[in-house]
Amino acid sequence: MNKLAVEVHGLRKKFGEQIVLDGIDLAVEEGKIFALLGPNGAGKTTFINILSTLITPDAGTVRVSGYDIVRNKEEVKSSISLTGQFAAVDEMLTAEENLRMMGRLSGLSRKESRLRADELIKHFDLTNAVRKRVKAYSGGMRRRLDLAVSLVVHRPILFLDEPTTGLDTRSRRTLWDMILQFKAKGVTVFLTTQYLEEADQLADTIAVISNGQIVAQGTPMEMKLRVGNEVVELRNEKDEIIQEIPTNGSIHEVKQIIEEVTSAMTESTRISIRRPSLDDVFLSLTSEKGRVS
Ligand SMILES: Nc1ncnc2c1ncn2[C@@H]1O[C@H](COP(=O)(O)OP(=O)(O)OP(=O)(O)O)[C@@H](O)[C@H]1O
Repeated sequence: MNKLAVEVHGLRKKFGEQIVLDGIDLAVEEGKIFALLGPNGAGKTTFINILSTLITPDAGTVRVSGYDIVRNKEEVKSSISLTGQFAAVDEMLTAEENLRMMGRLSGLSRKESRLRADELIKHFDLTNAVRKRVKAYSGGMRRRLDLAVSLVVHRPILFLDEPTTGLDTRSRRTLWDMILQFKAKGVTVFLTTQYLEEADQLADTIAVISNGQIVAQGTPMEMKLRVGNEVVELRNEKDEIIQEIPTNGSIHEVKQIIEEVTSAMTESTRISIRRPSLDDVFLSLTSEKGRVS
């Protein structure tokens, strides 16, 4: 196993009487993409705010890049980049000015800041807006700039809180590509999302959080297998399911199933093989009675 970028034991956090994180344990290996998946209000932002030292936990230990988030705050902060749901940019400046300023504040030279700003403006499709003040931006442009600002400096760990919420499909794909490029450079990415497809496309490991607890954890494939194997579906001419037969999905087994059922079927019977989707997993894990937050 690689070194751990994030290590969490027994993490708890309450706001007043409300228990938001209720004993979380998890580990993220260096260089991997980890997705924390959960419905609204499940505690994802609270979790990421604790990992990035913005909030102090009530109990448990959390190490980021090997540093304790309570005792070694400064070391943690210099190991991470954070994109929150509402990142801070100066509304009176243009995208270019914001990006260059962030570069200078983070210790890049004037030239490096300019080059980095140009690169991010291109990547995030902000070229047309480059000389407009941020206060005149649309929601989507603003969101892309927020992300670009948090990516000015390369750090070993990147925290992204719902990075693609509010983005159109094209910007979302651009961001996914960038996240994969970060991974290729050895960066660890810890993201939260409500989008199953996003977790499925990007993550090496997914953890589902519900009611303040991690209710399942594994690779996207392991998560799908939790809800069972593939299913052979037989439908009649009205597209109604007439039979569902579980299978391991191998050609051999599917052929055997077809041979067994063929004689009982009519000319109009249709066959399809369905994989369990992450939607099936998510719903089965978060809709258990009393667990939905
Ligand atoms: N500072 C705070 N004071 C009181 N309650 C809070 C505070 N921050 C979060 N909460 C509550 O904690 C719960 C979890 O919130 P959190 O923002 O962590 O969830 P989330 O999974 O990120 O949801 P979303 O996807 O809606 O952002 C919510 O019920 C929220 O109202």
